[in-house]
This record gives sequence, structure tokens and C-alpha cells, in this order.
Amino acid sequence: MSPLDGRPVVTAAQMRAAEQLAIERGSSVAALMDHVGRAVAEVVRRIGGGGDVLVLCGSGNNGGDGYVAAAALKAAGIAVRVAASSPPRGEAAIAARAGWDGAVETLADAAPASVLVDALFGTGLNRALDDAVAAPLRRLVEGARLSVAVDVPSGVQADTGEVLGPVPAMAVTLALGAAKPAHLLQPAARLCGTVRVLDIGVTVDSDARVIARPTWTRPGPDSHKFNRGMVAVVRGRMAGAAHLAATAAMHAGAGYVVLLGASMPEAPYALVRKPLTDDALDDPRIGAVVIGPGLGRDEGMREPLDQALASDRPLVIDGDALRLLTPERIAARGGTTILTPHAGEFDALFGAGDGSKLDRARDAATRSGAVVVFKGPDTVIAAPDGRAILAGDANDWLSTAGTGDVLTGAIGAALSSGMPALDAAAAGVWLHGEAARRLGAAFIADELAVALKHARGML
Ligand SMILES: NC(=O)C1=CN([C@@H]2O[C@H](COP(=O)(O)OP(=O)(O)OC[C@H]3O[C@@H](n4cnc5c(N)ncnc54)[C@H](OP(=O)(O)O)[C@@H]3O)[C@@H](O)[C@H]2O)[C@H](O)CC1
Ligand SMILES: [K+]
Repeated sequence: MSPLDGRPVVTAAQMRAAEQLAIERGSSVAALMDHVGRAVAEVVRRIGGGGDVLVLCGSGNNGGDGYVAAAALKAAGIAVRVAASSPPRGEAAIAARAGWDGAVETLADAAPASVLVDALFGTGLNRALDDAVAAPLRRLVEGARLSVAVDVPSGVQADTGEVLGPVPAMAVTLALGAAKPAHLLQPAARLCGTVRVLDIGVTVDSDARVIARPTWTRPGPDSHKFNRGMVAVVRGRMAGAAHLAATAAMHAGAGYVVLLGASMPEAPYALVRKPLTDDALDDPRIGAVVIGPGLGRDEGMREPLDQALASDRPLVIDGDALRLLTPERIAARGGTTILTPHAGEFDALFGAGDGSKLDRARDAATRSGAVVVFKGPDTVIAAPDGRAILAGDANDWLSTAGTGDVLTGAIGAALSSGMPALDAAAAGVWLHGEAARRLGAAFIADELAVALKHARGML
């Protein structure tokens, strides 16, 4: 059982393919199910505190895992009961059911136990839970001290993170073999509780991963202000937003941050202020140009945006600037570009779509040729080559003005240090998330920008 950080994220189809490969190499569905069920039982035994257990089993292989787990718990001396929504159907699940020598109660009649194991539906969920399942599931979860979902909470669509029906929140979810998008994407992720990956003896790989603590070198004896990273932030109509981004870039560890479009010195004096002259972006030491926070969407702001797009410097584009662009225009730029849209900006730029957030972010990255940071309560970072990084579990208190500007600045700092774009975007998202976690509640964006330094100090 291990935490999610840096682990592959696979769809149900990818998981089935990995399972198929394991079978071709000599395993079988029954052997995998046996492995899974025993591993689930071991975790439940460890975290269940010796309490009695009720295992809910569905008709498919998720239910099969449940029967094996129940038998293994019983063999370990735990008081365990089983209730089923319907009889097992597949060969392996039928065999697993046969390995359980106790009674099988109906869901509607089952009494709660201190530990509930939800093995009703996993990656095979294909429609909303009907009331005959949803109502007892809720009652039994509410009646339990601890609820553990096998693979995904039943009612959660593993690939998209959609929640099909009124699904109760679980305390722990044991992701089998690898994380699925639903463990990171909202609204499903909120229902998973603590997610741990359970090794099931199947090798999985994917071009999507869970965000992990970044590798971001600290300053050394050879460091100076320019080789630590120089960030140029273009100021627009709302000076405060660019100021927040610039402050964030400084506290994320950039060596030199210049605010372009301002000339009067004011605190903080470490922030260099210069006018946005025609050659302001030509300085080859600039490692990242940040444009968009508080830029303004009026025609007058097209000029600085054109200047930024025309420069050969790596670019981070946020906020208002995203409203003045098209994916084709960004793709035509060439060079390194990172876009940081929230849902409204994303829809305006790429169109509203009905795919999963992961699919939509990937599609946007392909179309724009940019790394796309599709931010929100869950954040998907996608690169044009198909790689993706998922960050769940954001602090809800981030839903306040200016926190997006801080993220843009943090990403600018990472990019200016010379990291590849996807890594820089992920480093900024990680730093931002960690700073917010440390601040706790009701913080403001100004504090978040400063708190980046504490998160940076952890690296
Ligand atoms: N991936 C692996 O390596 C392993 C995974 N295991 C476990 O298997 C499940 C996936 O099992 P699967 O049998 O494909 O699917 P489910 O158990 O999730 O669902 C079974 C069937 O249930 C029906 N269904 C779907 N949604 C509903 C609903 N809302 N209400 C009622 N019934 C529903 C559907 O059948 P239909 O014919 O009725 O459409 C599903 O097919 C995975 O999550 C793991 O837990 C293995 O144990 C081995 C290794
Ligand atoms: K389940």
C-alpha cells in the first residue's frame, strides 16, 4: 500500500490491457482476483482495529475481489459478513463466491458493521446506481466507523471522475494496481477519502502520472541572480494581479524579477520596475515571460500580447491574455508556451467539451502546442506529446481572488530556472498547493505568494 505521488494514472481500458498482458504471461483473472482480495483483506485487518466487517459484493470482478477478501478476513479470525447486490456472473467471480463459506445477505436487509468494505462496482460501472443499491449503501456507510472502497467507490466513473447518483463518501479507497483518473478528478476524488495504491502484481505504465514533489535545485556557490532564473512579468490594466505574480515568482526562488510597464520604484524594492519598451523582452537572460494576470481584455492590450508572442522567450500565459488568443495563434508561435486557464478561460479558448478533464486538457495541449495547466479544485497539466500530470486534493480556501496570479508567477519562476515546460508547470502547481496547505484557511493571495518560500524551502 503506497501513496499516490508520482504513480501512473491509468484508465479502465489501460488497466484491462495490463491485466490481459499479465494473463498472457501465465496469470489468470482468478489468480489476480485472489491476489487483490487477499491484499484488500490484509489492509482491512490492519486498519480495521479488530472491528467486525461487512463486505458488499456486486455481480462483477469487483464483487469477486470482495468475496476473496471476506474469506481471507474470516481465515484471519475477523468477524465478517457478506451482503450482495446480485449474484456473481463471471467465471472468476463465481469461483470467488464459492470460496466464501458463509451466508450471503441481501443489501436491503444487511445490518451495519464497524468496518464496511465496498466491492459493489469498480471500473465496470456503466450506469448510475439505482435506488435499491444506493440507499442501502448510504445507510451501511453511515452506520460504519470506517468505510473502505475497493478500487473506486461504487457509483464513481473511474475514467472521468463523474459521480453517477448519490454516492456516499468513503474514508479509504484502495486503488488496485494504479491510480485511476477518478482518484484525482472531482467530484469523484472527494468521495474517495485517503487513496492508497495496492500492488496487485500487474505492471502498469502510462503517460499520465500523479503530481509529485519536484526536483528543483537549490542555489549553490555558483548561483547568481541571473542564473537562478530571470522572470519578466508584463503589467496590464490591473496592476495588482501582475504584482502578485511577480511577488510569487520572487518567493518561488527566481533570482531576478522585473515588472514591465511600471517605472516608479516602490516596495518591494527587490522587484525591478521598467517600462515595456520595444526591446524589453529581447534580453536573452529572461528565462520566462509572464503575461495575462490583470492584463485587461480591451483591444489596447493586444499590443503587449503580440510583443510577448513574437518574442522567443519561454512564455506563461494566464487570465485576460487567454481571452485575446486562439489555439491556432498559440500553436503558430512555436517556442515554449505554458497556458494556465481556469474552467471559464479554458472553455472560452478551447470550447466547452463533454470529455473528461484529462482528455480535454490533452486535446487542448495538442491543438495549441503548449503545456496546458487546466486548473481548478483538481488540476490537469498536459503536454502536446500526450504526457499528463494530475494534481488533486487542492485546499478549498484557494478559491479566492489572486491565487491564480500567484500560480502563474510560481510557474514562471520554475520555467525561468531552465526546467522543461511540463516539469516547470508541475513544479509551480506543487509549490502553490503546498503553500496553500501550509496556510490552512482564509488566507489571501498576498500571503500565498509569500508562503511559496516555505514550500520552496522544503525542496
Ligand atoms: N484490473 C485488474 O487487474 C483487476 C481488476 N479486478 C477487479 O475487477 C473490477 C472490474 O470488474 P468488472 O467485472 O469489469 O466490473 P465491475 O465489477 O465494476 O462491474 C460488473 C458489472 O456490473 C454491472 N453494472 C455496472 N454498473 C452498474 C450499476 N450502476 N448497477 C448495476 N449493475 C451495474 C455491469 O454489467 P451489466 O451487464 O449489468 O451492464 C458490469 O459489467 C476492478 O474494478 C477490480 O476491482 C479483478 O479482481 C482482477 C484484477
Ligand atoms: K467499489
